[in-house]
Amino acid sequence: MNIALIAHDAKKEELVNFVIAYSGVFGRHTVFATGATGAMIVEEAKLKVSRLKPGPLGGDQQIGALVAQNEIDAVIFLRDPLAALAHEPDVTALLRLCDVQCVPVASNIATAELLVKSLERGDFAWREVIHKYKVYKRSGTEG
Ligand SMILES: O=C(CO)COP(=O)(O)O
Repeated sequence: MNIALIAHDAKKEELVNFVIAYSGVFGRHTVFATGATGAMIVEEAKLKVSRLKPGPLGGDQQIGALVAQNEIDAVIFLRDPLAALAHEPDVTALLRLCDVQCVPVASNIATAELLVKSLERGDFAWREVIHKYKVYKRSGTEG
């Protein structure tokens, strides 16, 4: 599965600790992250991460583009509910695209935990069907 991890500054430490706690699970998947979040995860959790641009410089939109192409299976986006952000429209756009594609999103640590536990249990098999369908369509074998 392809998992996107994003955290606003006030939530980065919380996300890194979460990733360390579940490193066994995250290590079995492909992790994408916005710039500064990804750098912290690489540095502190020692996890392999595909890093995109910093959120305020387009990283949220890059994750959004992957979501729009149905390339991302789950998003953990720990937002700071107490801060106003210049790039708030990018955040809103990303969450909207997750709803468009029906991609599970966790915006706080409690939901993130439920999401990771369900990932561990294999509850994301339905996303594999989507990936297989995309390969099938790309190969031009559809009727
Ligand atoms: O701003 C962000 C999400 O909106 C996060 O971006 P960074 O991971 O680059 O700090």
